[in-house]
Amino acid sequence: MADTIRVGTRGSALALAQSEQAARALARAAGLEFELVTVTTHGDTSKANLASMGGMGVFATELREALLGGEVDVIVHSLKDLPTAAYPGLTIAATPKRADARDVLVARDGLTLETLPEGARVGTGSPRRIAELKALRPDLAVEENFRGNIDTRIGKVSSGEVDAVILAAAGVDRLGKADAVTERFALSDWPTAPGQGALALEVRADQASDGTAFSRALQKGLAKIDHATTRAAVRAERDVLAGLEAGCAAPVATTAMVDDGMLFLTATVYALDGSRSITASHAAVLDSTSAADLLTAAAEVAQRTVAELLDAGAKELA
Ligand SMILES: NCc1[nH]cc(CCC(=O)O)c1CC(=O)O
Repeated sequence: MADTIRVGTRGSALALAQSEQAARALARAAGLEFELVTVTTHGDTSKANLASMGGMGVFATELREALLGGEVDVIVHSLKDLPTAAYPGLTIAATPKRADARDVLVARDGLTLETLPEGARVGTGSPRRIAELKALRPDLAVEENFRGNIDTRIGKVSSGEVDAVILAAAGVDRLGKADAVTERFALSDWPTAPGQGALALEVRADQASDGTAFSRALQKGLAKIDHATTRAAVRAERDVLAGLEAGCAAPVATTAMVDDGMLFLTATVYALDGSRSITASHAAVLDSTSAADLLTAAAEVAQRTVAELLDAGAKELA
């Protein structure tokens, strides 16, 4: 049916919840219907350690192949799981307004990072979260081999397997699990992953020019749900990641935002054991709030930030 947008998604509860939300907004903006098409990815079925599978990119590749193969018209990613390199033949056509970019603690008995007792077991497999935890609370016992979807991880607190877990606020909120949260970390104390909380809608690059009424409506819908300041903020954050990727194996946290005519970016690189970190913070006055000026400022601010981090020895931190 040419008036139905086929939206490709991973099959986890979180992916389905966020894809449905994005698909609904897109369909309304485009004046079309939508259906969700679940694509099972290797990252969903394997119990192996993520790093050993080549990182979070495993989640994206099979979705992208389904898009290139014409099985679906658009795919929805969590932007923080998407490698920074562009994928041949595809383009990110929309980044809707970002959700809460913070990390949260889900702990037994209402505990917070400050009140967790010495030696408490905290589950997280993310190198960034491990480094941040070790920096702030070196006395805690970090369970580093910790995976599973959000429900599973929260369940390990209820069952007493761990005392606490650290999760993305956006994921917990989208699944309606905000009641389990015992603390939301301030981004200034606990910055998070590049792109966290944001979604990316990807389409085939040649669809924009194929001229059919369906493609024109789809393009119009994508442009309508794109959020210019989100796009600029995640561009700045992901440019830092890309700029460091070449020469830095250490975990990276970034926070960018557009506020009152300025674009701000702060980035921190951590030693894996949390013993050291390097932070750089830069900003630009925006010439206008046009999408083009926002993206130019984002790229320029990221470039200055990367240069400062590398100058300060970020390459030697891992
Ligand atoms: N690492 C997995 C992942 N990828 C995206 C989210 C949800 C938050 C988001 O969209 O950024 C999560 C869960 C988490 O980190 O706790």
